[in-house]
Amino acid sequence: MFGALKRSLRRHRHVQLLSGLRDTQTPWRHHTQARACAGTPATLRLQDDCLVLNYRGTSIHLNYVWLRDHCRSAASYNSKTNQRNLDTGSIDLSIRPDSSTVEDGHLVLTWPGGHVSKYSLSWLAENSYEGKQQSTIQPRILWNSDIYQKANVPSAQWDTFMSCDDELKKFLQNYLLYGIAFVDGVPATVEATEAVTQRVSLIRETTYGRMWCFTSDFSRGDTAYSQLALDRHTDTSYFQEPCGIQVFHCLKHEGTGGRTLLVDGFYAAEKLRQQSPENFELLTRVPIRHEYIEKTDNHRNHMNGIGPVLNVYPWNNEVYLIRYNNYDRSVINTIPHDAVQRWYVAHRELTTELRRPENELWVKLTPGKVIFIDNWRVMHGRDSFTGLRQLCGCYLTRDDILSAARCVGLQA
Ligand SMILES: C[N+](C)(C)CCCC[C@H](N)C(=O)O
Ligand SMILES: O=C(O)CCC(=O)C(=O)O
Ligand SMILES: [Fe+2]
Repeated sequence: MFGALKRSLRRHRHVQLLSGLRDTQTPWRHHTQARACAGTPATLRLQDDCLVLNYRGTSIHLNYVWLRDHCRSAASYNSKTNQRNLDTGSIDLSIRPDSSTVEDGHLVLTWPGGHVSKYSLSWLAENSYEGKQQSTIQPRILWNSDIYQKANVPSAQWDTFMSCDDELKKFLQNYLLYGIAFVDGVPATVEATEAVTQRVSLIRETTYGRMWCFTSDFSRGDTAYSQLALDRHTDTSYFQEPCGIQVFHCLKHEGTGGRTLLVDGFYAAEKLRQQSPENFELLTRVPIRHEYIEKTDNHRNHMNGIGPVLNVYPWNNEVYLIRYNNYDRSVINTIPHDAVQRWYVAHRELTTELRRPENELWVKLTPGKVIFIDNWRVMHGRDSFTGLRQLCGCYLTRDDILSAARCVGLQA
């Protein structure tokens, strides 16, 4: 498992930076001052446009306005609430410190007017662009069916999960690494399913309700409420912010079929990035619309979400969200015809990766087994089925599960 984690981290370290962000540093200008302080490992150099701190083998370039803006003195920053007091709008954009030194592992700057700012060197190293630019925001293990099965990821157990923080932490770690996680032994009721979800995050109420229960009765204008097979997809792609997590619990199935299909979208996206960087890039730039239109006696909805299929962080190109739902994808009228052709080619290549049988993980959900799916990453689908099949579940907010993970010391 850790070999795979290392490989996945290495992959991200090689991720290309966007070219526009790259060349903001000019080589040494005239007027540089060397200020090495005896006994400290750090040296400073004041350039016209920034202060250069050489610390532990790295040249850290710090913009002067940024330095003033990130002053951690009590007047500038409230360390109880972790909020900025300083009005950034009041900083002179051509501000320069009157003096600068390194003392006791701190950079000390005195600004015109006399205000003193002190930054620990390790804080600067950790929070600077050079320190952060290529690091992975969220470490993960990309998987196909074989990788996931060989990893033998354990399910959490209902009793321990509800009472023991360590079990919760292990569950969250697995969820973050793989984008799916299971709790077993849950009573087959909506109430227990609700309780298990509230252990990790807040329920996101949508047009489908808070906790929902569904079966093949066409009570809503959507194929999910039928017995038909559903190809791999992400849900609520028609929201401006698609739901972060999908929870399913099969309370009853008296019939055949109805297995659940899971595919790691990030794995497929990385394959695409390796094979055709230009197609990958296109899918990160072309905005696509998804739509949910429902007009029944009881429900009227018209949702619209616009965004690219692959969403990447602009500073390190890490994929963080996939919108992929061919059922709910709406008319493409956001791009000219020649780009449309190229988009279809790129979309086909991603589809080919998503459809490789070796990337498909099939599981039969049974009463007691609750699955959490990262709806920004892992696609789900199902076999067609016969008989009475009843699922319950809910959507959860992404910010809150990530927050829960950070609060127990995980990187998320
Ligand atoms: C899960 N639940 C049955 C409540 C809703 C299903 C929503 C289905 C929709 N086509 C989508 O992909 O978003
Ligand atoms: O019936 C299922 O297993 C899943 C259906 C589905 O895709 C959904 O409800 O979002
Ligand atoms: Fe779905």
